[in-house]
Amino acid sequence: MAQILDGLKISKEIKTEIRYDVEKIVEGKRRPPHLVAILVGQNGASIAYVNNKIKDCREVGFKSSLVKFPSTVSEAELLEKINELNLSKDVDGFIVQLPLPPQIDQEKIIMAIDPRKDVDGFHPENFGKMALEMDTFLPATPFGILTLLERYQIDTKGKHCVIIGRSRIVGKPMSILMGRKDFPGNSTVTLTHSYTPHIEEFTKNADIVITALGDPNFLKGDMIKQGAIVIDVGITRIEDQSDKGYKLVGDVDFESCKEIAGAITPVPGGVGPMTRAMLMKNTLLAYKTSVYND
Ligand SMILES: Nc1nc2c(c(=O)[nH]1)N[C@@H](CN(C=O)c1ccc(C(=O)N[C@@H](CCC(=O)O)C(=O)O)cc1)CN2
Repeated sequence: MAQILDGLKISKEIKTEIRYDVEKIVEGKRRPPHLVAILVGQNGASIAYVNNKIKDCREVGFKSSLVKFPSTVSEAELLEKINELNLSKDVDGFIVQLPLPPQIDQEKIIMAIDPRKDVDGFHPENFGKMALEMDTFLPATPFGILTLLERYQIDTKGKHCVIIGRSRIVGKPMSILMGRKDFPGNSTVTLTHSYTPHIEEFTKNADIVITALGDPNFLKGDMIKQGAIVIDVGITRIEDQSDKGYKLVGDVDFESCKEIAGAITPVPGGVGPMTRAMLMKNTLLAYKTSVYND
């Protein structure tokens, strides 16, 4: 039976550490860090994620603001708001919740964010710094996975890590970070995607499997090797008869994989809460490195 990598528990520990830091800042008569979240449209999952980020800010003692736009917002309106936030001395970091509606060019929006306030770590300047192992904001989900591996002291050096999915916010940065020279890292990385034939031939040989494809229960127990570390990034809402009206299902078939894996993340309560905790960490870093806070 696999060890459960409890992201919810570790995320609470991290938020307590951040809260402690913020208390020291405020005791020193300085303003707390300020995170702004931009939410476009009415996507149920995005609304829930953003509300949880605002709740996290409250928990760690940050100031937070939520800016809402209808799904019909124009690119120009969004760019105007981003420009305003870039210039605001009162804002340390901000995020634009993804996905965005089709009339908005996501790349244009990300490019418009001042890299010093890009606490999602999505701007190409920050992505490049990450790849070159320079100090910068790491994208929250990969950063959360690294932190989880670190806190559970999982050895990644020289291991074969297979990543499924090459998205700009998870798979691609994760593949770079796992191969970097720091800990956790130093893995040999295979990045698989929708055109990879016979993915199970890769996953069966992997010491670490990271799934980020959004295909419920895709990874079965017979696709992994004994003792593998299994990290599930996928979160799909599946409608059911519960009060909420849906349940959350990961990319990993937890029941069959837990019998074979050495360690495994649950959904919910695994990578998701770690993503949110890392956003708080990045915001604190933005505050500490801000030119307006010396
Ligand atoms: N601007 C961004 N947009 C998106 C990001 C991101 O990092 N920045 N990542 C994902 C969504 N995401 C963060 O925004 C995210 C997903 C899931 C969770 C989470 O806490 N999941 C919980 C379950 C929550 C629920 O009840 O639905 C869990 O897994 O336990 C946090 C953040 C896409 N967009």
